[in-house]
Amino acid sequence: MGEAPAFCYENPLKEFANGNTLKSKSAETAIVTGSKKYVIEGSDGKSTSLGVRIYDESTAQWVHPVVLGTKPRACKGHLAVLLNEDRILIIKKGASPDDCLWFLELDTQYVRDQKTMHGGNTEVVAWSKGVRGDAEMPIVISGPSGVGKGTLINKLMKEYPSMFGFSVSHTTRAPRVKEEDGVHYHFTEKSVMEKEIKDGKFLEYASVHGNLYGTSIEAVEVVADEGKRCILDIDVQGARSVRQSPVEAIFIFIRPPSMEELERRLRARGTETEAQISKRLRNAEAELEQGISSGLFDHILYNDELEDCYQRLKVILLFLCLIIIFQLCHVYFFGSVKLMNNLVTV
Ligand SMILES: Nc1nc2c(ncn2[C@@H]2O[C@H](COP(=O)(O)OP(=O)(O)O)[C@@H](O)[C@H]2O)c(=O)[nH]1
Ligand SMILES: Nc1ncnc2c1ncn2[C@@H]1O[C@H](COP(=O)(O)OP(=O)(O)O)[C@@H](O)[C@H]1O
Repeated sequence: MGEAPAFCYENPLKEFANGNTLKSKSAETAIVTGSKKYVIEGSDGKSTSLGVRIYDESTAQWVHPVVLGTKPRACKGHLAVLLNEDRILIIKKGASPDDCLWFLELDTQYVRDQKTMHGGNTEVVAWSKGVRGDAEMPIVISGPSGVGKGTLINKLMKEYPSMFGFSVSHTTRAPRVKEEDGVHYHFTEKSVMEKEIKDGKFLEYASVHGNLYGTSIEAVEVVADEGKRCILDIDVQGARSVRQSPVEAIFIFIRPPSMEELERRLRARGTETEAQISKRLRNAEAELEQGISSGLFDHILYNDELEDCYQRLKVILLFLCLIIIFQLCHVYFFGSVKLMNNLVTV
Protein backbone atom coordinates (compact mmCIF):
# COMPACT_ATOMS: atom_id res chain seq x y z
CA MET A 1 0.00 0.00 0.00
CA GLY A 2 3.01 2.32 -0.20
CA GLU A 3 4.11 4.56 2.65
CA ALA A 4 2.61 4.80 6.10
CA PRO A 5 0.95 8.12 6.95
CA ALA A 6 3.67 10.74 7.42
CA PHE A 7 1.55 12.88 9.67
CA CYS A 8 -2.03 12.18 10.36
CA TYR A 9 -4.07 10.49 13.07
CA GLU A 10 -2.68 7.88 15.45
CA ASN A 11 -4.72 5.04 14.06
CA PRO A 12 -6.43 6.61 11.13
CA LEU A 13 -8.15 3.69 9.46
CA LYS A 14 -9.63 2.41 12.71
CA GLU A 15 -10.75 5.85 13.72
CA PHE A 16 -12.22 6.48 10.31
CA ALA A 17 -13.93 3.10 10.16
CA ASN A 18 -15.57 3.75 13.53
CA GLY A 19 -17.00 6.95 12.19
CA ASN A 20 -15.51 9.01 15.03
CA THR A 21 -14.99 12.70 14.63
CA LEU A 22 -11.52 13.32 13.30
CA LYS A 23 -9.17 14.90 15.79
CA SER A 24 -7.85 17.78 13.74
CA LYS A 25 -9.49 20.98 15.04
CA SER A 26 -9.58 22.74 11.70
CA ALA A 27 -10.28 19.63 9.62
CA GLU A 28 -6.81 20.03 8.12
CA THR A 29 -4.24 17.33 7.54
CA ALA A 30 -0.54 17.79 6.92
CA ILE A 31 1.83 15.47 5.10
CA VAL A 32 5.57 16.01 5.21
CA THR A 33 7.79 14.84 2.38
CA GLY A 34 11.34 16.14 1.99
CA SER A 35 11.46 19.76 3.05
CA LYS A 36 7.79 20.38 2.23
CA LYS A 37 4.69 20.11 4.33
CA TYR A 38 1.48 19.77 2.27
CA VAL A 39 -1.53 21.01 4.19
CA ILE A 40 -4.91 19.82 2.90
CA GLU A 41 -7.57 22.21 4.08
CA GLY A 42 -10.93 20.70 4.86
CA SER A 43 -14.22 22.49 5.00
CA ASP A 44 -14.19 25.79 6.86
CA GLY A 45 -17.87 26.25 6.12
CA LYS A 46 -17.11 28.75 3.34
CA SER A 47 -15.09 26.96 0.67
CA THR A 48 -16.81 24.46 -1.58
CA SER A 49 -13.72 22.34 -2.24
CA LEU A 50 -10.64 21.03 -0.44
CA GLY A 51 -7.72 23.50 -0.49
CA VAL A 52 -3.97 22.98 -0.58
CA ARG A 53 -1.09 25.05 0.76
CA ILE A 54 2.56 24.15 1.17
CA TYR A 55 5.06 25.07 3.86
CA ASP A 56 8.59 24.99 2.48
CA GLU A 57 10.99 24.44 5.38
CA SER A 58 14.04 25.33 3.30
CA THR A 59 12.72 28.88 2.74
CA ALA A 60 10.40 29.04 5.79
CA GLN A 61 7.64 30.29 3.44
CA TRP A 62 4.03 29.34 2.83
CA VAL A 63 3.24 28.77 -0.86
CA HIS A 64 -0.12 28.60 -2.64
CA PRO A 65 0.48 26.16 -5.49
CA VAL A 66 -1.18 26.06 -8.90
CA VAL A 67 -3.84 23.40 -8.35
CA LEU A 68 -4.83 21.43 -11.45
CA GLY A 69 -7.68 18.96 -11.97
CA THR A 70 -11.19 18.84 -10.56
CA LYS A 71 -11.03 19.69 -6.87
CA PRO A 72 -12.80 17.35 -4.42
CA ARG A 73 -15.93 18.86 -2.94
CA ALA A 74 -15.56 19.97 0.70
CA CYS A 75 -16.43 17.35 3.30
CA LYS A 76 -16.79 16.96 7.07
CA GLY A 77 -13.34 15.45 7.50
CA HIS A 78 -10.72 13.53 5.65
CA LEU A 79 -7.75 11.28 6.08
CA ALA A 80 -4.45 11.75 4.23
CA VAL A 81 -1.82 9.10 3.50
CA LEU A 82 1.43 9.59 1.58
CA LEU A 83 1.90 7.00 -1.18
CA ASN A 84 5.29 6.39 -2.84
CA GLU A 85 6.44 9.94 -2.03
CA ASP A 86 4.73 11.21 -5.17
CA ARG A 87 1.05 11.48 -4.24
CA ILE A 88 -1.26 11.77 -1.24
CA LEU A 89 -4.29 9.55 -0.94
CA ILE A 90 -7.29 11.37 0.53
CA ILE A 91 -10.22 9.47 1.99
CA LYS A 92 -13.22 11.75 2.46
CA LYS A 93 -15.45 11.22 5.44
CA GLY A 94 -19.16 10.78 4.79
CA ALA A 95 -18.76 10.82 1.00
CA SER A 96 -20.51 8.54 -1.49
CA PRO A 97 -18.55 5.53 -2.86
CA ASP A 98 -17.77 7.33 -6.12
CA ASP A 99 -16.50 10.44 -4.34
CA CYS A 100 -14.64 9.10 -1.31
CA LEU A 101 -11.15 8.42 -2.75
CA TRP A 102 -8.94 11.13 -4.25
CA PHE A 103 -5.27 11.59 -5.04
CA LEU A 104 -3.29 14.78 -4.73
CA GLU A 105 -0.40 14.30 -7.14
CA LEU A 106 2.80 15.97 -5.90
CA ASP A 107 5.59 14.63 -8.07
CA THR A 108 4.10 12.43 -10.79
CA GLN A 109 5.23 12.68 -14.43
CA TYR A 110 2.17 14.84 -15.19
CA VAL A 111 2.94 17.27 -12.37
CA ARG A 112 6.63 17.43 -13.37
CA ASP A 113 5.61 18.25 -16.98
CA GLN A 114 3.24 20.94 -15.74
CA LYS A 115 5.96 22.44 -13.51
CA THR A 116 8.27 22.68 -16.52
CA MET A 117 5.47 24.38 -18.46
CA HIS A 118 5.12 26.91 -15.64
CA GLY A 119 8.83 27.78 -15.81
CA GLY A 120 10.17 25.28 -13.28
CA ASN A 121 9.92 27.40 -10.13
CA THR A 122 6.15 27.35 -9.57
CA GLU A 123 4.71 24.77 -7.19
CA VAL A 124 2.13 22.64 -9.01
CA VAL A 125 -0.12 19.89 -7.66
CA ALA A 126 -2.96 17.99 -9.37
CA TRP A 127 -6.11 16.33 -8.10
CA SER A 128 -7.34 13.07 -9.60
CA LYS A 129 -10.14 10.81 -8.60
CA GLY A 130 -9.37 7.45 -6.99
CA VAL A 131 -12.31 5.38 -8.19
CA ARG A 132 -12.21 4.17 -11.76
CA GLY A 133 -15.20 3.89 -14.03
CA ASP A 134 -17.52 6.27 -12.27
CA ALA A 135 -20.46 7.80 -14.06
CA GLU A 136 -18.61 11.04 -14.71
CA MET A 137 -15.82 9.55 -16.84
CA PRO A 138 -15.62 11.89 -19.85
CA ILE A 139 -15.83 10.80 -23.47
CA VAL A 140 -13.26 12.21 -25.87
CA ILE A 141 -14.34 12.30 -29.52
CA SER A 142 -11.74 13.07 -32.18
CA GLY A 143 -11.54 12.90 -35.95
CA PRO A 144 -10.70 15.07 -38.93
CA SER A 145 -12.61 18.22 -39.72
CA GLY A 146 -15.87 17.45 -41.53
CA VAL A 147 -16.06 13.78 -40.52
CA GLY A 148 -19.28 14.33 -38.54
CA LYS A 149 -18.19 14.66 -34.88
CA GLY A 150 -20.44 17.64 -34.23
CA THR A 151 -23.39 15.98 -35.98
CA LEU A 152 -23.05 12.80 -33.89
CA ILE A 153 -22.59 14.74 -30.63
CA ASN A 154 -25.65 16.89 -31.37
CA LYS A 155 -27.77 13.79 -31.95
CA LEU A 156 -26.59 12.32 -28.66
CA MET A 157 -27.27 15.49 -26.71
CA LYS A 158 -30.71 15.80 -28.27
CA GLU A 159 -31.67 12.22 -27.45
CA TYR A 160 -30.13 12.16 -23.95
CA PRO A 161 -30.10 15.77 -22.70
CA SER A 162 -29.92 14.81 -19.04
CA MET A 163 -27.19 12.23 -19.51
CA PHE A 164 -24.54 14.02 -21.59
CA GLY A 165 -23.10 17.53 -21.42
CA PHE A 166 -20.83 19.20 -23.96
CA SER A 167 -17.48 20.60 -22.83
CA VAL A 168 -17.43 24.10 -24.33
CA SER A 169 -13.87 24.66 -25.57
CA HIS A 170 -12.02 27.93 -25.93
CA THR A 171 -10.78 28.90 -29.38
CA THR A 172 -9.05 31.80 -31.06
CA ARG A 173 -10.78 31.09 -34.40
CA ALA A 174 -13.55 33.43 -35.57
CA PRO A 175 -17.15 32.31 -34.92
CA ARG A 176 -19.12 30.82 -37.83
CA VAL A 177 -22.47 32.36 -38.75
CA LYS A 178 -24.66 30.22 -36.49
CA GLU A 179 -22.16 29.77 -33.67
CA GLU A 180 -22.88 31.32 -30.28
CA ASP A 181 -20.25 32.42 -27.79
CA GLY A 182 -20.41 30.23 -24.67
CA VAL A 183 -22.51 27.58 -26.44
CA HIS A 184 -20.38 26.25 -29.30
CA TYR A 185 -17.11 27.75 -28.12
CA HIS A 186 -15.77 30.43 -25.84
CA PHE A 187 -14.35 32.68 -28.55
CA THR A 188 -11.21 34.21 -27.12
CA GLU A 189 -8.31 36.55 -27.91
CA LYS A 190 -5.02 34.72 -28.40
CA SER A 191 -3.19 36.74 -25.72
CA VAL A 192 -5.97 36.08 -23.18
CA MET A 193 -5.99 32.38 -23.89
CA GLU A 194 -2.20 32.15 -23.71
CA LYS A 195 -2.25 33.85 -20.30
CA GLU A 196 -4.97 31.46 -19.05
CA ILE A 197 -2.97 28.47 -20.31
CA LYS A 198 0.04 29.76 -18.38
CA ASP A 199 -2.14 30.14 -15.28
CA GLY A 200 -2.93 26.42 -15.44
CA LYS A 201 -6.62 26.85 -16.34
CA PHE A 202 -6.57 24.32 -19.18
CA LEU A 203 -6.77 20.57 -19.05
CA GLU A 204 -5.35 20.47 -22.58
CA TYR A 205 -4.81 22.76 -25.56
CA ALA A 206 -3.40 22.55 -29.07
CA SER A 207 -2.79 24.55 -32.18
CA VAL A 208 -5.18 23.18 -34.83
CA HIS A 209 -5.51 24.44 -38.43
CA GLY A 210 -3.66 27.62 -37.41
CA ASN A 211 -5.77 28.47 -34.35
CA LEU A 212 -5.52 27.74 -30.65
CA TYR A 213 -8.13 25.43 -29.11
CA GLY A 214 -8.33 24.22 -25.52
CA THR A 215 -10.48 22.57 -22.87
CA SER A 216 -10.55 24.55 -19.65
CA ILE A 217 -10.77 22.64 -16.38
CA GLU A 218 -13.87 24.69 -15.64
CA ALA A 219 -15.60 23.53 -18.86
CA VAL A 220 -15.34 19.93 -17.68
CA GLU A 221 -16.32 20.80 -14.10
CA VAL A 222 -19.47 22.61 -15.25
CA VAL A 223 -20.72 19.41 -16.89
CA ALA A 224 -19.67 17.19 -13.97
CA ASP A 225 -21.45 19.55 -11.54
CA GLU A 226 -24.66 19.01 -13.51
CA GLY A 227 -24.21 15.27 -12.88
CA LYS A 228 -23.75 14.61 -16.61
CA ARG A 229 -21.15 12.70 -18.57
CA CYS A 230 -18.87 15.16 -20.30
CA ILE A 231 -18.24 14.97 -24.04
CA LEU A 232 -15.10 16.56 -25.44
CA ASP A 233 -14.82 17.25 -29.19
CA ILE A 234 -11.05 17.73 -29.48
CA ASP A 235 -8.27 16.98 -31.95
CA VAL A 236 -5.78 14.10 -31.73
CA GLN A 237 -3.09 16.22 -30.01
CA GLY A 238 -5.64 17.20 -27.35
CA ALA A 239 -6.72 13.57 -26.95
CA ARG A 240 -3.09 12.62 -26.36
CA SER A 241 -2.75 15.32 -23.67
CA VAL A 242 -5.89 14.08 -21.91
CA ARG A 243 -4.49 10.52 -22.04
CA GLN A 244 -1.35 11.77 -20.29
CA SER A 245 -3.31 13.74 -17.68
CA PRO A 246 -4.82 12.25 -14.50
CA VAL A 247 -8.29 12.41 -16.11
CA GLU A 248 -9.60 8.98 -17.03
CA ALA A 249 -11.65 9.09 -20.20
CA ILE A 250 -12.97 6.95 -23.02
CA PHE A 251 -11.36 7.82 -26.37
CA ILE A 252 -13.33 7.46 -29.60
CA PHE A 253 -11.98 8.25 -33.07
CA ILE A 254 -14.38 8.93 -35.94
CA ARG A 255 -13.05 8.18 -39.43
CA PRO A 256 -14.57 8.96 -42.81
CA PRO A 257 -15.34 6.30 -45.43
CA SER A 258 -12.83 8.00 -47.80
CA MET A 259 -10.91 11.24 -48.31
CA GLU A 260 -13.21 12.08 -51.23
CA GLU A 261 -16.28 11.81 -49.01
CA LEU A 262 -14.56 13.90 -46.31
CA GLU A 263 -13.90 16.62 -48.87
CA ARG A 264 -17.48 16.44 -50.11
CA ARG A 265 -18.83 16.87 -46.56
CA LEU A 266 -16.50 19.77 -45.79
CA ARG A 267 -17.54 21.59 -48.98
CA ALA A 268 -21.23 20.81 -48.45
CA ARG A 269 -21.08 22.29 -44.95
CA GLY A 270 -20.10 25.57 -46.53
CA THR A 271 -18.50 27.10 -43.44
CA GLU A 272 -14.89 27.38 -44.63
CA THR A 273 -13.11 29.26 -47.39
CA GLU A 274 -11.34 27.32 -50.13
CA ALA A 275 -7.96 27.92 -48.43
CA GLN A 276 -9.30 26.71 -45.08
CA ILE A 277 -10.78 23.58 -46.70
CA SER A 278 -7.42 22.78 -48.32
CA LYS A 279 -5.62 23.20 -45.00
CA ARG A 280 -8.13 20.97 -43.18
CA LEU A 281 -7.85 18.26 -45.84
CA ARG A 282 -4.05 18.35 -45.68
CA ASN A 283 -4.17 18.02 -41.88
CA ALA A 284 -6.78 15.24 -42.14
CA GLU A 285 -4.23 12.82 -43.61
CA ALA A 286 -1.93 13.09 -40.59
CA GLU A 287 -4.88 13.03 -38.17
CA LEU A 288 -6.21 9.82 -39.74
CA GLU A 289 -2.78 8.22 -39.59
CA GLN A 290 -2.39 9.11 -35.90
CA GLY A 291 -5.99 8.33 -34.99
CA ILE A 292 -5.97 4.88 -36.52
CA SER A 293 -2.49 3.57 -35.81
CA SER A 294 -1.32 5.28 -32.59
CA GLY A 295 -3.25 3.00 -30.23
CA LEU A 296 -4.48 6.16 -28.53
CA PHE A 297 -8.16 5.43 -29.09
CA ASP A 298 -10.31 2.82 -27.40
CA HIS A 299 -12.80 2.73 -30.28
CA ILE A 300 -12.62 3.65 -33.96
CA LEU A 301 -15.93 4.29 -35.69
CA TYR A 302 -16.55 4.61 -39.45
CA ASN A 303 -19.00 7.39 -40.13
CA ASP A 304 -20.36 6.11 -43.41
CA GLU A 305 -24.13 6.01 -42.97
CA LEU A 306 -24.88 8.55 -40.25
CA GLU A 307 -27.64 6.54 -38.57
CA ASP A 308 -25.53 3.33 -38.48
CA CYS A 309 -22.60 5.19 -36.99
CA TYR A 310 -24.81 6.84 -34.39
CA GLN A 311 -26.27 3.47 -33.35
CA ARG A 312 -22.75 2.03 -32.96
CA LEU A 313 -21.74 5.03 -30.86
CA LYS A 314 -24.75 4.42 -28.63
CA VAL A 315 -23.80 0.74 -28.21
CA ILE A 316 -20.35 1.79 -26.95
CA LEU A 317 -21.85 4.26 -24.50
CA LEU A 318 -24.54 1.83 -23.35
CA PHE A 319 -21.88 -0.81 -22.72
CA LEU A 320 -20.00 1.70 -20.54
CA CYS A 321 -23.17 2.31 -18.53
CA LEU A 322 -23.47 -1.43 -17.89
CA ILE A 323 -19.88 -1.56 -16.59
CA ILE A 324 -20.63 1.36 -14.28
CA ILE A 325 -23.79 -0.30 -12.95
CA PHE A 326 -21.75 -3.47 -12.34
CA GLN A 327 -19.08 -1.50 -10.44
CA LEU A 328 -21.66 0.32 -8.33
CA CYS A 329 -23.28 -3.02 -7.45
CA HIS A 330 -19.84 -4.32 -6.48
CA VAL A 331 -19.23 -1.37 -4.18
CA TYR A 332 -22.74 -1.75 -2.74
CA PHE A 333 -22.39 -5.46 -1.96
CA PHE A 334 -18.67 -5.66 -1.09
CA GLY A 335 -18.28 -2.01 -0.01
CA SER A 336 -15.28 -1.57 2.25
CA VAL A 337 -13.43 -4.68 1.05
CA LYS A 338 -13.49 -3.47 -2.54
CA LEU A 339 -12.49 0.04 -1.54
CA MET A 340 -9.52 -1.24 0.45
CA ASN A 341 -8.46 -3.38 -2.51
CA ASN A 342 -8.46 -0.23 -4.58
CA LEU A 343 -6.16 1.42 -2.07
CA VAL A 344 -3.68 -1.36 -2.54
CA THR A 345 -3.78 -1.56 -6.30
CA VAL A 346 -4.03 2.04 -7.51
N1 LIG B 1 -7.17 20.10 -28.66
C1 LIG B 1 -8.37 20.63 -28.84
N2 LIG B 1 -8.97 20.55 -30.03
C2 LIG B 1 -10.21 21.08 -30.16
C3 LIG B 1 -10.88 21.72 -29.08
N3 LIG B 1 -12.09 22.13 -29.53
C4 LIG B 1 -12.17 21.77 -30.82
N4 LIG B 1 -11.04 21.13 -31.20
C5 LIG B 1 -10.72 20.54 -32.50
O1 LIG B 1 -10.35 21.55 -33.39
C6 LIG B 1 -10.63 21.13 -34.70
C7 LIG B 1 -11.32 22.26 -35.45
O2 LIG B 1 -12.55 22.51 -34.86
P1 LIG B 1 -13.56 23.51 -35.59
O3 LIG B 1 -12.85 24.77 -35.94
O4 LIG B 1 -14.78 23.63 -34.75
O5 LIG B 1 -13.85 22.81 -36.96
P2 LIG B 1 -14.61 21.46 -37.35
O6 LIG B 1 -13.96 20.31 -36.65
O7 LIG B 1 -14.41 21.40 -38.82
O8 LIG B 1 -16.04 21.63 -36.98
C8 LIG B 1 -11.47 19.87 -34.56
O9 LIG B 1 -10.62 18.75 -34.79
C9 LIG B 1 -11.91 19.86 -33.14
O10 LIG B 1 -12.08 18.54 -32.64
C10 LIG B 1 -10.21 21.77 -27.83
O11 LIG B 1 -10.69 22.27 -26.83
N5 LIG B 1 -8.97 21.21 -27.77
N1 LIG C 1 -22.58 10.11 -42.16
C1 LIG C 1 -22.72 11.25 -42.83
N2 LIG C 1 -23.08 11.21 -44.11
C2 LIG C 1 -23.21 12.36 -44.81
N3 LIG C 1 -23.01 13.59 -44.34
C3 LIG C 1 -22.63 13.67 -43.04
C4 LIG C 1 -22.46 12.52 -42.22
N4 LIG C 1 -22.08 12.92 -40.99
C5 LIG C 1 -22.01 14.27 -41.04
N5 LIG C 1 -22.35 14.73 -42.25
C6 LIG C 1 -22.35 16.12 -42.72
O1 LIG C 1 -20.98 16.48 -42.92
C7 LIG C 1 -20.78 17.84 -42.56
C8 LIG C 1 -19.68 17.93 -41.51
O2 LIG C 1 -20.14 17.38 -40.28
P1 LIG C 1 -19.75 18.00 -38.90
O3 LIG C 1 -20.57 17.31 -37.85
O4 LIG C 1 -19.81 19.48 -38.96
O5 LIG C 1 -18.22 17.52 -38.82
P2 LIG C 1 -17.08 17.84 -37.74
O6 LIG C 1 -17.76 18.32 -36.49
O7 LIG C 1 -16.40 16.54 -37.56
O8 LIG C 1 -16.21 18.86 -38.36
C9 LIG C 1 -22.10 18.39 -42.06
O9 LIG C 1 -22.71 19.11 -43.11
C10 LIG C 1 -22.91 17.12 -41.72
O10 LIG C 1 -24.29 17.32 -41.93
